[in-house]
Amino acid sequence: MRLDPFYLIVDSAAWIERLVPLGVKLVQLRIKTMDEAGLRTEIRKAKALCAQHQCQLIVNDHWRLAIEEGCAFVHLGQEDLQTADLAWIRAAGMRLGLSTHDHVELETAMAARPDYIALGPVYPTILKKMKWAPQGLERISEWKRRVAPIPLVAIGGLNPGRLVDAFEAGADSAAVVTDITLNVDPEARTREWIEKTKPWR
Ligand SMILES: Cc1ncc(COP(=O)(O)OP(=O)(O)O)c(N)n1
Ligand SMILES: Cc1nc(C(=O)O)sc1CCOP(=O)(O)O
Ligand SMILES: [Mg+2]
Repeated sequence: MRLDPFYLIVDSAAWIERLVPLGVKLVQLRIKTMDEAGLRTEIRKAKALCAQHQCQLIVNDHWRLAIEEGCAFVHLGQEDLQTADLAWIRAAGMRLGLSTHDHVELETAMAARPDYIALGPVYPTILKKMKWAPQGLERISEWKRRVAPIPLVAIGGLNPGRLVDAFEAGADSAAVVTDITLNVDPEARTREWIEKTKPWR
């Protein structure tokens, strides 16, 4: 499976409506606090928007709702994995991306036979508090050697100036939140990401 090299992560369907039409081909809906009815509405809207723009939607965390809403791809972390029903997810025909932050997590993730592995935080991130130090570029190369041919997603503190290093180290896709959502001009920054990731598309 191939992933687009630009992997946008946002926390609402409104962001998807705003940025996906610019040419984003891979987006994660990552909503951390919302009631079930609200989540369902957001997933439904995100799915419709992504279908309209031929963009691959990945739903973070909420795998039951994603299945119920007919989505095709979920992203889970190691804590999510402890309660997720992988057999059910697979039986529903869904693809699965998994987070990893250290060797033990990588072993656990590989055993689940995911469709991609994410490694983070490559650089310091301001989005959430993390117990892992920044992984650095050499860790990307090591992960690539360990996971290939499964695609590797780099995440954490990425920006256009860091992309070449991340891809040359072995990342197949670069995931981003705040460099775009907190940018003074998210649309212009999205276009910049699309342009800068072109050589790896
Ligand atoms: C592409 C990608 N990589 C890592 C994560 C983090 O997932 P997780 O560890 O479950 O943490 P939360 O995002 O759920 O807070 C991700 N969402 N996407
Ligand atoms: C959601 C998330 N997961 C990470 C991990 O390492 O698993 S880092 C991260 C935050 C990414 O946001 P930004 O691009 O703003 O740094
Ligand atoms: Mg999670």
